This record gives sequence, structure tokens and C-alpha cells, in this order.
Amino acid sequence: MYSTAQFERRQEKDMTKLELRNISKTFTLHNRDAIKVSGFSEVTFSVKRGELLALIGPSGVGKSSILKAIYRTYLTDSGSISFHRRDGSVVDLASCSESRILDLRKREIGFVTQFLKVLPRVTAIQAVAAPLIELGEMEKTSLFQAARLLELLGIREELFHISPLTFSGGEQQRVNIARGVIAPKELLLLDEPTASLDDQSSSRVLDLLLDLKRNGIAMIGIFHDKAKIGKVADTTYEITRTALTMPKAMRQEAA
Ligand SMILES: Nc1ncnc2c1ncn2[C@@H]1O[C@H](COP(=O)(O)OP(=O)(O)OP(=O)(O)O)[C@@H](O)[C@H]1O
Repeated sequence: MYSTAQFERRQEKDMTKLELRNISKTFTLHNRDAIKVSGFSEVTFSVKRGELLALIGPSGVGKSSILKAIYRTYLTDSGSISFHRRDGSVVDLASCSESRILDLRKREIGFVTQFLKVLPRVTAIQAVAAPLIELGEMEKTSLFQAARLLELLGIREELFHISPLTFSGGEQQRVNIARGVIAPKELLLLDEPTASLDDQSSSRVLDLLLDLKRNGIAMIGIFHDKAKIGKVADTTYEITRTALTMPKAMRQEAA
């Protein structure tokens, strides 16, 4: 039997999606006399189901590199990255196999970058529907959902059947976000998702993020604008440059 406090602690623990423990990364530039460049050091934080953590800190402090380490684009030098899977099992993203990470990227962990990468002649609606079709969903249903998302993000219908490579920066970014969130994910990594958007488009994206939170998706996002952080983030984690000072985690109420 659990006491109420023990039960609540257990429930809280069960909701954890991702735990980073003392991860560090130094880049070694082998083609430049093995010069060493510090990526980030001693980073420790965790994110729960339905929580959005905003990563903040000055330019070059390692924010994007941390997201890339979680997605395993970069290998870390030390520490662990425990990801709590949909089925309840826990996997260390810092050390699991390549095939495991590829499967997780397809089914559970999404990464929305600022830049859209699609092949020429693929239309916007096809680009957005693709991750869902890849998971086995019917093409018609996937295209319908893609259209709904594009509309939600304010993309004009006349653009749906055109290659997004011809779109404006802000339109491309919104197509990229739609593509990143269309398939159900457990954890989303967002690298400046509102960077090139005007106020109205930013609001649409932030509303979508709030909706994803309500659906239990855990998110880690890099944002530079305090007002945006205040609107969507539950937690703010400040990255500092020195290895000797523990980075500061601050709790703040979501607006
Ligand atoms: N592939 C790489 N090879 C060498 N150094 C790298 C690599 N990726 C990142 N770095 C270095 O790691 C440091 C952190 O870079 P990162 O892009 O993570 O910073 P950031 O906090 O996201 O910056 P910004 O806010 O300007 O985007 C920088 O000094 C950068 O030069």
C-alpha cells in the first residue's frame, strides 16, 4: 500500500519521458590539428509527459547541440539520456544501437528544425503526409490530415499542391512543423520553431504546441522570445558555459 504522497511521487515519476544526466560534448576537429571545441557540459534535466521545457542561453552555448545529442545526430562524451518509451521500457539514447534510434525517430521522437528538406517536385501536402504514410496509414487519410494541419497553420490552399521549395521562409517553416507533428510522437525536439514567423503565424504554432501538450506530448524547444516562452513553457532550463557551475533550472507557471 502507498501513502498518498508516495503514490503521487510514483505517478509523477511514471510520467517522466526523458532524463538527461550530466551529458557533455566536446567536438574534435580532426581536419584542423584535432582542435577541441566545447559543445556543452554537465547538462542535467528531465521532461515529463505533456510538459514543454524551454532551453535558453547565449548564442553558441550548445542549445542546438543538446537537441542533436538527444536525437543522436551527435554522440555525447559522457552521461546518459534515458527515454521512457510508449511501452514503458527505458532506453539510453546515448548508447543504444543505430537501428533502435532509427526506429525511435520514426515512431516516438520527432525533430522540427528551422529548415525544410524535401525533394523537388514533392508537393507541400505530400511532404506533410509522408511520415504518416510511412507508418502505414492510408494515403487518403494522411493527405486529409496533412491538409487540416496546413490549414491550421495558415498555409493558403492554393499552395497545397506546389513544391514547398518555392515557398517563403515562414511558409517553409510552417510546412516543416506540420510534417514534424503529423505522426503521433512521444517527444518533440523543436529548434526555434517560430524563428522566421510573423506574430499571427507564431500564434498559430504556439496554439498547436499547447494542443500537443494537452495530448501528453513532451517537448523541448529553443525559443529566444520571452513572451513566447511564457505562453507555452512549463519549465525553463538555462545553459551556462562553464563546466564547473551546475546549470540553473527554474520553474515557472505556464501562462
Ligand atoms: N558539428 C560541429 N563541429 C564543430 N563544432 C560544432 C559543431 N556543432 C556545434 N559546434 C560548436 O558547438 C558550440 C555550440 O553550438 P550550438 O549550435 O549548439 O549553439 P547554440 O546555443 O544553439 O547557438 P545559437 O543560439 O547561436 O543557435 C559552438 O561553439 C559551435 O561552434
